Amino acid sequence: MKILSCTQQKEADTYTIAHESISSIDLMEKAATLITEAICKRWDKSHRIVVFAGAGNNGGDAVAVARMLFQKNYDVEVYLFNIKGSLSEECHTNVLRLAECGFQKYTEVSTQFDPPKLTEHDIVIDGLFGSGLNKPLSGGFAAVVKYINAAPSTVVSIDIPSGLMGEDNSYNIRQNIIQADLTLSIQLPKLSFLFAENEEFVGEWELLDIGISQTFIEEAQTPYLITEPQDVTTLIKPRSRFAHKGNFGHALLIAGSYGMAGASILAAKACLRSGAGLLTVHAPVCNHNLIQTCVPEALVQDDIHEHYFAEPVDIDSYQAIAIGPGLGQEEDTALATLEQIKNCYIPLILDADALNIFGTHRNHLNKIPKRSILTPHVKELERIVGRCSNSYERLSKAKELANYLQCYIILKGAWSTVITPDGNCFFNPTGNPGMATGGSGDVLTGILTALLAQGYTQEESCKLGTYIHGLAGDIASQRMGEISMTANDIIDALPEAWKIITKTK
Ligand SMILES: NC(=O)C1=CN([C@@H]2O[C@H](COP(=O)(O)OP(=O)(O)OC[C@H]3O[C@@H](n4cnc5c(N)ncnc54)[C@H](O)[C@@H]3O)[C@@H](O)[C@H]2O)[C@@H](O)CC1
Ligand SMILES: Nc1ncnc2c1ncn2[C@@H]1O[C@H](COP(=O)(O)OP(=O)(O)O)[C@@H](O)[C@H]1O
Ligand SMILES: [K+]
Repeated sequence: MKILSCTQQKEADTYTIAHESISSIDLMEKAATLITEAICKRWDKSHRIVVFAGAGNNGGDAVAVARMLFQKNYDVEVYLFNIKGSLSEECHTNVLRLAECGFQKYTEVSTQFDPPKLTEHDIVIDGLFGSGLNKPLSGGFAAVVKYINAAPSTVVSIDIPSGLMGEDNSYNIRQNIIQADLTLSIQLPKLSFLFAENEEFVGEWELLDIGISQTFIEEAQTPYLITEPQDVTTLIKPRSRFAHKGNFGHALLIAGSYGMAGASILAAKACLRSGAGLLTVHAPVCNHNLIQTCVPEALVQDDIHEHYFAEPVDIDSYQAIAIGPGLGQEEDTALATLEQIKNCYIPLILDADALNIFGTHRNHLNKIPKRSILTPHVKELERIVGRCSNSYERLSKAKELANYLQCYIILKGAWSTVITPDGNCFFNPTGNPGMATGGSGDVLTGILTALLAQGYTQEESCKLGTYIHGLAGDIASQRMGEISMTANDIIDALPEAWKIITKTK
């Protein structure tokens, strides 16, 4: 699913009106009908509905919703802020339509606003500003936002919480943005909905399909996409009846150190549960017996060192290599890792401590082979690119890094983002906060290694790997609950996740 900028959304409205024989006012009527339905589904007539509308089309939506709820016998009040004494054409039409149906509780605010007392039982509809917002809110509007945010009512924002920008909020004023409980977004999500620091504004969000032109959406250029099930199910390669393990690659995992055998075991198990033909784990001597016992399917190759990775290995027999989970931060390990990746000619994944090395050895970044996959969480990324003050800045810096290195970056977290060397960003919709537990990332690395070994391209592996990882996480959370689930539970759910994804193909 594409994520369009607010400018593109405006163009999409215009295109739809021009090409789909629907007028602007009817498009608004469609939006209002769906918003009204979503509200009625959640709240009955015992709730007073207090509508705050702006002078643009977001306000037009809100006034139309007020009419529809009034006609369904809801108790509705409308405050329309018409500071400049001019309304958009559609907003004006809806004000007239509201009056025509005998609606009385309408207040148009031009200078003085006497705010009504809002209660816990009230539903506030926020239709002050939508995609037309062009600067942070200030003055009277900021005061209205603060008053709504301070009220105990439930807040429903139309299209986007008023005051929030669709993409970059670096220069916004957080106190002047509506904190919605529910955002009913028109047609497509906004990029800013996917950023952690905006959760307090957006709340839960739902998309309403008002019939914006599919032709426009298909042709629109955007670097931001949300991965959908069919994007990954279509990637799955069927297994030939005559397949043998040689067809599915030999993966090499360099992982673990004294006290961190678990990382290598989790990654190894996930790799084997994701279809690799053969797996060798290269580990320090101290972990040998443990890995052999916990993952009997894997071959174990000992490092020269008792406690940590110290000597690079020959990669001739492998189709993919992952390095990093639980490696530790010994200087010898850093040197061995740099030596290992230099001139690495097979698909490579760098995770965890293999990434931390570049926080302290930044001048070696250019040793990372092109087309490698880097899987940093927020902190690991910031160790390389420097501290970021918000998610938009972090995403931008990650895009710059992916471009500079010509690598794939999976920026992990909720909505893990696959960033390609040419700057496309695929947001992964699966997964849940139960996955915020030690070892979850090692599981992802194992899955990605298996996919690369089986011959999936880097982009395919990243998209499919993050999706299946999150899906297994979702199954694990159903089975065990978000609080109790562990990384091992994600691995235990992988077979079910793979079955689901191959069945829906
Ligand atoms: N036919 C259409 O075009 C449709 C539009 N829709 C709605 O229309 C919205 C977009 O409407 P508009 O483009 O009219 O934009 P908005 O309603 O978001 O507001 C734009 C108005 O606010 C002013 N403004 C912007 N930032 C401001 C600030 N910081 N302080 C004070 N004033 C500010 C602008 O000058 C402009 O007059 C969407 O979010 C959606 O809710 C939907 O009804 C779908 C159909
Ligand atoms: N709230 C969340 N929603 C979805 N996925 C999450 C969430 N929190 C964590 N995850 C996923 O769990 C994994 C955690 O990885 P990481 O932080 O590297 O863990 P570790 O280093 O302990 O293995 C990532 O793939 C991340 O996307
Ligand atoms: K709004």
